[in-house]
Amino acid sequence: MVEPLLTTRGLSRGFGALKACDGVDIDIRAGEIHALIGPNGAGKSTFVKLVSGEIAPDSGSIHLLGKPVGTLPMTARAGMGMARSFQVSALAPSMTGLEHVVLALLQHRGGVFHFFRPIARDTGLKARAEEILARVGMLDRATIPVAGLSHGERRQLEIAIALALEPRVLLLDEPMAGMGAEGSARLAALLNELRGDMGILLIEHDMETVFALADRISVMVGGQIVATGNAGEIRSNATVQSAYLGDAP
Ligand SMILES: Nc1ncnc2c1ncn2[C@@H]1O[C@H](COP(=O)(O)OP(=O)(O)OP(=O)(O)O)[C@@H](O)[C@H]1O
Repeated sequence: MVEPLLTTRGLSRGFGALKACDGVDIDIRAGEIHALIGPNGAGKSTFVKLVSGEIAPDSGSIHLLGKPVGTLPMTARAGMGMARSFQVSALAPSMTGLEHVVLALLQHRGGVFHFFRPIARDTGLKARAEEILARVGMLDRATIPVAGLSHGERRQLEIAIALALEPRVLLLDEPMAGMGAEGSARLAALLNELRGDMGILLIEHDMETVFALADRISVMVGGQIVATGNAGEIRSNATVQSAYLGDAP
């Protein structure tokens, strides 16, 4: 069997007496969208924070492309092939989308700034940044400062920045939150296309989107994974039905 891109085993983290993440085993395989669903407070965001390195686990392991990530910081994990859209949500209002993506490319390539040559005139970098912006449907908005972009466009830009890191594993914590129907549909189409190049962990509350997009779904309740399977298996799982799903599609 092909080794998963990302593996967690027994991943745990408490806050005081609360076990927010309690022995979580999840695999993200190449080419899959793996959705993580569960009620509010189930521990989904805590799991993403543990995997991305924003917070440290109390116990358990994380392997990325077969290598233990241990206590490596977020930047080192990014260098190993992990990107998280949420980690870059601090967009600079006065900078354009193009500038953000160029900077992310420079960061990824370990580039240095040439003070005597504006980076936007580096044609190779600019062309690559435009290619990425086109992929997320933002090329025609590339030169508008972030302050002038809609919420949905900012989320698209965050994904473009994540893609500049050429991730093998992409972690998306509620990427569709606050987006209108059109923006959500566009983003769903993008994720559908991206899965061919990477493994995607998707936290999403909209069950219609999850069941339409995900190859596999893990259900988290009270910090624990209570079921993992494809859409049909999750829909018909009795534990999931009673613990969370109710009569969702
Ligand atoms: N820094 C923290 N300090 C204390 N408790 C925390 C902290 N972060 C999360 N928690 C608690 O851990 C539990 C899991 O929270 P988490 O945000 O991971 O859930 P979630 O599944 O992402 O929820 P939601 O769907 O509402 O975003 C919650 O009870 C939350 O209050």
